[in-house]
Amino acid sequence: MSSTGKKGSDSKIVVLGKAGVGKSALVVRFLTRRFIWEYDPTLECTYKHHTTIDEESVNMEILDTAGQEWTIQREGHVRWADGFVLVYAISDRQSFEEISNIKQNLDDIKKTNSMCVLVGNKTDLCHERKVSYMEGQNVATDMSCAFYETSASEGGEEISEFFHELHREIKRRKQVEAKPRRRSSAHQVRNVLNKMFKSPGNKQQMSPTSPTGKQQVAVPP
Ligand SMILES: Nc1nc2c(ncn2[C@@H]2O[C@H](COP(=O)(O)OP(=O)(O)OP(=O)(O)O)[C@@H](O)[C@H]2O)c(=O)[nH]1
Repeated sequence: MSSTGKKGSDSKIVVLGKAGVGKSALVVRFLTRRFIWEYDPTLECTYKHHTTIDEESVNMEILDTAGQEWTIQREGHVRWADGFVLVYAISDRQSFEEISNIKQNLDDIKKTNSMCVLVGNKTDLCHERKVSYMEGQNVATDMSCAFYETSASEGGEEISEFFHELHREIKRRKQVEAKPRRRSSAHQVRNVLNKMFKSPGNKQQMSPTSPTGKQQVAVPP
């Protein structure tokens, strides 16, 4: 455990989006606060990052994918992940249009509404903008996820914010899933009826009988 705070939950994050939208640039900016103009486009890399979020010591694993091809290996990555950063470039309309397909693939593989943040990168190229802020916001609303615009090259605070926010969402969902599930209503009804029939005072009143004298209350299995 780190001296910076109590141990929090860990998270595994995959960064997805069309080739060239700036996935590697965003990850490297988040991890090192630096911007490097060129990365090996075929390189797929997992980074282990230790940080503090909300005064908790946290381990993040971040997988920076290369391009967007769906392979068996990619499906494995999706199953491995707790949450996803979906990236498009505001200067590349096609990269934005591909986001819904990516999200659909994730939900199909995860068999649930997968935890995501949507990120429109390259806001420094505003003179080449092909996707408005509102369009990004609307798609994020449809996907029930948070939305950010940013520039990996300029490096605003929002880059840390969306990684941290995704971590918080992952943590919230893990907490909900860890809670014991409520018993079914049939189970609850059976318990109530059992208690009533075991109580000597209630037995005569609450236990309907058939003409043959046999108890007829159907207690759910
Ligand atoms: N102007 C500008 N260029 C950016 C920004 N982010 C990334 N780039 C450039 O976009 C190109 C692609 O960046 P990458 O980070 O390699 O993109 P990627 O999505 O990881 O690409 P693949 O690995 O091929 O999937 C590089 O030339 C980057 O320098 C940004 O915020 N603004």
